[in-house]
Amino acid sequence: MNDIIIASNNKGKINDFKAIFPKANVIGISEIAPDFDVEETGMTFEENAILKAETASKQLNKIVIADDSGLSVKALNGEPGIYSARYAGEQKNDQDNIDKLLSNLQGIENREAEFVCAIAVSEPGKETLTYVGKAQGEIIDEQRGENGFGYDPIFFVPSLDRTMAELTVAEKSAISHRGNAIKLMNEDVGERFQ
Ligand SMILES: O=c1[nH]c(=O)c2ncn([C@@H]3O[C@H](COP(=O)(O)OP(=O)(O)OP(=O)(O)O)[C@@H](O)[C@H]3O)c2[nH]1
Ligand SMILES: [Mg+2]
Repeated sequence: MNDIIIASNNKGKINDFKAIFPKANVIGISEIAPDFDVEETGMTFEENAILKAETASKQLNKIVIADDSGLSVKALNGEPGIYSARYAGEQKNDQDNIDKLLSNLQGIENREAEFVCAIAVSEPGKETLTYVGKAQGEIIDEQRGENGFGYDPIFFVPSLDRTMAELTVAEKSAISHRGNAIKLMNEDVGERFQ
């Protein structure tokens, strides 16, 4: 089985990638480089994905995929955006982030939101490539479902009449920002991972 190294310390993302690449051996970077940590100083999802992918690829001298992603809420001018993981503060968790978002949306009718995922592929001696995928939805006040991570329990997908957290990981990957970004990557350079 081919190995695919993902430069992410987020177990929820690694779980998504396992469903996206069911025939590959998906390896989260913490398994091979436990100290891997990159400061996300970029101003866009793409810049941060490139930072993570290039740092990991240089360190390991291997081809690596990184993912920088987040939730963009229309009525909040795109917040939390690139700050999604640390919306409620550096030491906060998914529940704190959900609580802060719902509090900021109190009394606001427009609940349109999108998840955005930038994938960067870095390979020694080659130019780094990026792909962006999106998924549209609505933020609901009630948390529904046990699957997924992050904001999934409050991200309602109208076409499926369920939240992201009510989807199986395979169902989520078929329609998610992460799944859509990887579809673009596969169309372009999928053979590099065969
Ligand atoms: O409900 C969600 N379903 C998703 O599918 C999803 N994808 C991203 N997010 C949110 O955006 C942050 C990413 O920030 P991020 O790209 O910096 O990743 P991270 O810091 O968690 O791990 P790493 O990959 O940087 O190591 C995450 O923590 C989440 O809050 C998601 N929430
Ligand atoms: Mg991060």
